Amino acid sequence: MDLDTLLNKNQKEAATYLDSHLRIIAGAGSGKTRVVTYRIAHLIQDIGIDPRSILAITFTNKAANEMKERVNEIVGIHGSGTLICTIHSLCVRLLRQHINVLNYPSNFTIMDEEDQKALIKKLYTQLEIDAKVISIKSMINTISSYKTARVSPQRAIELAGQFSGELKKAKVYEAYENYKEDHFLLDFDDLLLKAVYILDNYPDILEKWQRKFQYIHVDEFQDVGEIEYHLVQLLSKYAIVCVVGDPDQTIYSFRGADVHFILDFDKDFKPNKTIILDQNYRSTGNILKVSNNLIRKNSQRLEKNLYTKQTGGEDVIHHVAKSEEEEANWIASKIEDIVSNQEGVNYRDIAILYRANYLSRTIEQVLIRKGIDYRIFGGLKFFNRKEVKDALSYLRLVCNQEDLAFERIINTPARGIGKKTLENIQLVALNYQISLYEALTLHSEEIRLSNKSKKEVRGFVEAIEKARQSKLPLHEMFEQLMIDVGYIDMLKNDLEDNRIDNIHELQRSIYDFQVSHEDAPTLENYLQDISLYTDNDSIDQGQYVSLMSIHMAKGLEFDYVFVLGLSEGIFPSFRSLADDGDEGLEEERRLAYVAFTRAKKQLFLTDSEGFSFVTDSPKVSSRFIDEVGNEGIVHSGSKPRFKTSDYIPKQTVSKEELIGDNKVDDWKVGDLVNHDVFGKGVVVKVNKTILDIAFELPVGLKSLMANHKALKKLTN
Ligand SMILES: Nc1ncnc2c1ncn2[C@@H]1O[C@H](COP(=O)(O)OP(=O)(O)OP(=O)(O)O)[C@@H](O)[C@H]1O
Ligand SMILES: [Mg+2]
Repeated sequence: MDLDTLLNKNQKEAATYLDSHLRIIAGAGSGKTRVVTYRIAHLIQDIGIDPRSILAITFTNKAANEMKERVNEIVGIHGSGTLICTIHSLCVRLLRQHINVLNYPSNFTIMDEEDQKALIKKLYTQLEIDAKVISIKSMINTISSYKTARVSPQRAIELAGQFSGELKKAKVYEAYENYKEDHFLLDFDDLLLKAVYILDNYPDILEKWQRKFQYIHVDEFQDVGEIEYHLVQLLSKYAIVCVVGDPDQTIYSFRGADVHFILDFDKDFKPNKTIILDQNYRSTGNILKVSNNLIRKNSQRLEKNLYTKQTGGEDVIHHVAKSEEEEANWIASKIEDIVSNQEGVNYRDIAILYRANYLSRTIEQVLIRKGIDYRIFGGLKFFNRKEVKDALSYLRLVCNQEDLAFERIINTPARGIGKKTLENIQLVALNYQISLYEALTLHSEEIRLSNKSKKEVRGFVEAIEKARQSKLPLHEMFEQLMIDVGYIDMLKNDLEDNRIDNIHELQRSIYDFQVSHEDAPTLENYLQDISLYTDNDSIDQGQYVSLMSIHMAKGLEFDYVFVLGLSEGIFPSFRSLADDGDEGLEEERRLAYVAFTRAKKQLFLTDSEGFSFVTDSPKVSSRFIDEVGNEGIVHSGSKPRFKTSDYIPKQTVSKEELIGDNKVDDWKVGDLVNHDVFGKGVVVKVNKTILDIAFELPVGLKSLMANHKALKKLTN
């Protein structure tokens, strides 16, 4: 292996420097991951280190597999003992060997989030807690924060004192931990915590694991949290540690990642050396110029500038379309152009990235229409998402008496209609040769239901009938229906999952349909139109465009990258803008930097005019577009519009029906409010057009647009 031809001078130094701990700080695409890969190969091939004593920790399984393959390519079979994995898989490995010291069997079961939800539901029934009062999702988060802060259930109960809400949560936490222990279950947090606990408390085991590793590497070190950091410290007694990262790419602060661990690495790991890489090998000069200009706007950062020898290259293109539909159309035709005009390029070299998952809907529809195969990484295709399927089933039921739709939603949200009752309804339907819905409405006396269930079913039928007779525009009928059948209430329990965003996005799709089918915007036509997308199971030809959220794209690279939805309030997200201080905004800017620097040959940034259902205001281009300046970028389509600093969302737009009559300057701290989704609350802060409102638990504190129609003031 001739490192001189494979790496530049600094990279080679980083790959071969073995005299002390090492920190590599470098910008995107400068070869950090490549250096770690060659460093491992060098250790095995040139130095003769036992591969089994080399550990490399990556952020995702995908990254681990890629690194493993690469090492094996270089050093062949000799590399096979190297441990290249995520931190969670490392902990699983440790626990399978040693968890017996905690009286767990080595074949313990790992719980995923669905298992956690199911367990908490079960405990709620036992402890008589209503999921509407403390949402399941917020309970999971509470438990996780207790655990990462190492607060035991007993301590949590003490801390809760007389606060009944807190006490209930602490009790669920206690029951949750007990249940897991009794059934030998571990959640994701336990994997890290129990592994660290064992190492902290069993010196023999610690010594054994410390002796295991001579060389430890951690990629994406800017995103480690406290426990991960401690684990690396514990394991490194006899090892040389090499960490690599880019502080400008910290994008997991919201989950406890802390950039100070890489910045202060030199204090804990002594002696040490820092190597800075500043040559970017991934991207063209223009992509880099735009990315550097953007990240420079962050105030809290180490100044470092990347350069590339690939000067120029294609301009970065920023395109403003007339509507989201046109934005997606523009992207799809660009993709077709690229694939047909550029020799050797195919769909796999192209990625479409977005800030939030709901944003994939429009582009997915266009890709399906054009017959361009795509895959979504780290998520489901829009029309396969549970809440979208549920909502469409409700609409199908409103449209006609479809049995499949009925079966899907009759007990979602729960109305006490279990398998037995459903069979009962099916029998009645069969008997009279009618649909399930008719059986329930026309022959309810033949169906055994509890009194509570009867009431729920009555509400359900009324909501469906109301929707059938509704004279409202379709998207409003839909909105009302989702509220009336209790679906929105049910999602309230999962606020952090952003599932409500997908419902809003579906509403948007109905709205768009009406605009483009003014002649016959009927529900029937909409459902027919949409069936093209819902039945889409394309045959896998191995050639597909990759779609994913920016968080998923960390560490990856593609020849052509599209970043869509660059509108103020979407990206940066309006939640981050409502934050005090600039921390939220700076993290969004780092996220944009991660997105832009995934591109090798050309970068396309898009946004559109029109009205945003998310911010409830006319859309303007993201400030990030403004911030990148004019070098290396050209604008196409409509002229970009930027928000001035005292911009107030205008209410006089064509879609007035979406905006309430609240005046934005009419609010003061202490105002009582009612919100259609969050319920009652009190204004605790007024920040121009944004209100911080404390809602009753479990909703808690939210930042909202003052003029949103869902918000009503209760006092003057
Ligand atoms: N010296 C080099 N010669 C040729 N190609 C290189 C060299 N250094 C890096 N590259 C290539 O540049 C691209 C970016 O490298 P790599 O993914 O290792 O960067 P990174 O710093 O880990 O980026 P990120 O911050 O996005 O994780 C890869 O395709 C890599 O193979
Ligand atoms: Mg990398």
